[in-house]
Amino acid sequence: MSSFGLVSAQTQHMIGSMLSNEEYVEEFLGANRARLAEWHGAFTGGLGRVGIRCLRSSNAGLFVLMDLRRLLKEKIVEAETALWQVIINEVKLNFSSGSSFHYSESGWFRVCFANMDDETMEVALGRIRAFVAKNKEAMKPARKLCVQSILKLSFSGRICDEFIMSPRSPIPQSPLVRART
Ligand SMILES: C[S@@+](CC[C@H](N)C(=O)[O-])C[C@H]1O[C@@H](n2cnc3c(N)ncnc32)[C@H](O)[C@@H]1O
Repeated sequence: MSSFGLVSAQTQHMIGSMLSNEEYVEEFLGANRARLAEWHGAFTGGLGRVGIRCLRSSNAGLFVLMDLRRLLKEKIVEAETALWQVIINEVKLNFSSGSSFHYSESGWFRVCFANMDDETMEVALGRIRAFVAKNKEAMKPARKLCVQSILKLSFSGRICDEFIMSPRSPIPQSPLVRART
């Protein structure tokens, strides 16, 4: 809510009242959890149908880590950044490249599925489908692809805050793109 400005006193008061109502909060959290699970299933299912897998070792959260390693020309950060630029400029989807979170392996992209409504998700999946169709050869299943074992996150305490609070993008500002067509 505070992305673009300070939250007004009236809004803070209203949210405060809502959060003081335990019955409401419990109901809200339950509904929210169920909707997140539903969106996660719909999004990862849609990706799965076009041969894109996501890291499966988490069981909660707002994001998935999408495996686009096969679309890299080389397994290096520069190739990941080049792919990220194609995705944002041509496919018009705002994913975050793994290198901006210090992932140790190139080719992983973080996608937020929590803030998409059904229509937006359909549009996003449609664009991904079209993109994959254009890159059919690269997306052919590899003989043996191990999605789970290779990714390793490592960061020191010093960069922990930066890692969590301020994902560093390869370009200074990611445009906020809302999928429409
Ligand atoms: C860091 S932003 C993601 C921005 C951008 N789309 C990205 O992928 O980098 C996280 C989004 O998740 C939404 N969000 C946070 N908690 C949520 C929750 N419990 N349920 C649904 N959406 C939530 C926020 O409103 C925000 O839009």
